[in-house]
Amino acid sequence: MSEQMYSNSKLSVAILGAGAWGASLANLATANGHQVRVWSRQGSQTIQAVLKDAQIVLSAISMIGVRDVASQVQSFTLSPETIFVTATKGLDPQTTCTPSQIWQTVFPNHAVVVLSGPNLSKEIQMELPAATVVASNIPTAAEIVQLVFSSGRFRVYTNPDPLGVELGGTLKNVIAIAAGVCDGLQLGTNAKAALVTRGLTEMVRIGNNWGAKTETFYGLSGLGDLLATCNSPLSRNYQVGYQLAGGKSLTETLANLQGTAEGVNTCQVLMQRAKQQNIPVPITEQVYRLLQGEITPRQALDELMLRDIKPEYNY
Ligand SMILES: NC(=O)C1=CN([C@@H]2O[C@H](COP(=O)(O)OP(=O)(O)OC[C@H]3O[C@@H](n4cnc5c(N)ncnc54)[C@H](O)[C@@H]3O)[C@@H](O)[C@H]2O)C=CC1
Ligand SMILES: O=C(CO)COP(=O)(O)O
Repeated sequence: MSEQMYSNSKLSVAILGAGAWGASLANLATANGHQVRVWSRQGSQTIQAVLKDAQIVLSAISMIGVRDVASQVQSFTLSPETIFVTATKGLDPQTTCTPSQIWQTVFPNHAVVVLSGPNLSKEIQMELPAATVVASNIPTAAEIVQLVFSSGRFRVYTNPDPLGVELGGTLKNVIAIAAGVCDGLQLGTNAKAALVTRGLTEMVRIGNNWGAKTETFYGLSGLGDLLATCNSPLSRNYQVGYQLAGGKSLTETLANLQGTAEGVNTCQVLMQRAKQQNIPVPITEQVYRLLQGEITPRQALDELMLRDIKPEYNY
């Protein structure tokens, strides 16, 4: 399959998940003239009907449903050329696998592309300009997906490091919870800058241990997404931290939240992996203890500020 073959053609795109993100991506592909069908568990169309003749299958399912939906898809016949795209930002609690690793395991002979970037869905629904990244080990697959979504209001870059792109979007959710706490406690701009910068260092450290490339974390899917989510009340993860800082319990906060805050689950999985691999994750650890109800937001702050003093980098 070549990019040229696809450049002018209108593709058949199946979108799995009709939440905030699935609906936004469906609108972008529809606006580019592609034939888009959307499946959700609450919808009227069957998954089989939505998958029929699909050239692209994009999953925007919350992490909790990815494994189950991937195995549902496996029971239908797809063309070997069908490209899978994953837009989920989370980690599997059982295996610590990323969503693309799950899709690739279930469909070992298909191209899998990760789509991730600073993409607050409410802004995209308002047709504000945004950029994102599509990453794959198979460059032509990423280029085809780039063509499907690119427009004057959605600029899509390709990238050859799917793991780094996926981890950027996933790990920043934990830091966004901490950023919400920081703003909720009114700790000021200096504190926020320190948190976000040290958060990025933590993301790079975890990513390197996982096998991702450092540079990827300084791009749109890493730093870009970190900045978007740590600075916007539109981010559900940020909102979780902000409300915890205001004294609400996690249960109360999640009950009133619109949509999924993946950082809550990601933080648990990340702590498990960090312990197994012996990776220092001070910010993630304080977010974890806060989410567990073991400490207050103020205690989390003190714990971070009073850690042993050390060099900024171990060159
Ligand atoms: N909303 C946003 O701004 C963005 C969200 N994302 C990511 O996209 C993913 C989805 O996010 P949203 O659309 O915002 O969440 P949402 O809560 O609005 O929608 C989640 C979708 O997943 C489906 N789902 C959940 N559990 C399921 C299960 N067990 N089986 C089948 N389907 C299931 C829901 O029915 C719904 O269609 C998350 O991983 C999120 O981090 C990524 C970029 C932007
Ligand atoms: O990933 C996102 C923006 O890029 C969405 O962030 P939230 O899931 O925190 O709303």
